[in-house]
Amino acid sequence: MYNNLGPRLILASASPRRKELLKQIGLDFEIIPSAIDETLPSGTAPAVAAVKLAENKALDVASRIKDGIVIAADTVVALDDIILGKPKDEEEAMKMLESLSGRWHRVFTGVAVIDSSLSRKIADCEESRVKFKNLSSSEIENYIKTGEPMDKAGAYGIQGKGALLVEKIEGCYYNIVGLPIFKLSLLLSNFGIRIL
Ligand SMILES: Cc1cn([C@H]2C[C@H](O)[C@@H](COP(=O)(O)OP(=O)(O)OP(=O)(O)O)O2)c(=O)[nH]c1=O
Repeated sequence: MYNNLGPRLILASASPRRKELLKQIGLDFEIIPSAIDETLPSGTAPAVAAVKLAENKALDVASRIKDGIVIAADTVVALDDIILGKPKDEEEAMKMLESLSGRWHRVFTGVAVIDSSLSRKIADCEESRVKFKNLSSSEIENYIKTGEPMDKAGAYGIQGKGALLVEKIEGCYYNIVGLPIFKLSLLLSNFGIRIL
C-alpha cells in the first residue's frame, strides 16, 4: 500500500464503486461518507455541478477530521445540458433510459482533494462521452428489473448489465463508473502523493 508511512487518506464516499476503484490502484485509505445536501440551483452547468458537489463533499468531511487528505467525487450524466442525477423511482429511471436511447450523452465526474487544515484544495472535472444503442421498451423494462439503475446517475451502470446498453464510449471509462483514476492521480501528485 502506498501510504503506510504517508499521509492519512480519506475517501468521502458511500459509493462501493469508488471504494473499489481506489483499492484498484493500491491506496491505503479510510472511508468517511459525506452527508451534504446534493441539490444545486437549477440551470447549473453539468461540469460546474459535478465539481461543486465534489468540493462540498470533501469540505464536509475535511471539516470533521483532525488530520488527513480527503478525496471526494460526484458524477452527473448530461443529456445536452440537462442533468440526469439518480432516478427517484422506477418511473423516472424509465424516462431517463428512454431519453438516452440511441443518443450520445456526456458523463462528468468532479473530483476534489482537500487537506484537513483546508489550506490546500484542488478540484477538477473529467468528461467522457457515451453512445447508447436504440433501446426497446422491453429492454428498458428488463434492465429496470435488475435493480441496477436506482443508485446511479442517468439510471445505468456501465460496469454492470448496463454495459449491454452502451454501444461505444469516448474518454475515460473509470470516469463513467464514478472515479476518473488518471485525473485523480494528477490531483494527488499536487499533494506530493505519487502512486507509482
Ligand atoms: C453513469 C454511471 C454512474 N454510476 C454511479 C457512480 C456514482 O456512485 C453514482 C452517482 O452518484 P454520486 O452522487 O456521484 O455518488 P454516490 O451518491 O453514489 O456516492 P457519494 O456521494 O457518497 O460519493 O452513479 C455508476 O456506477 N456507473 C455508471 O455507469
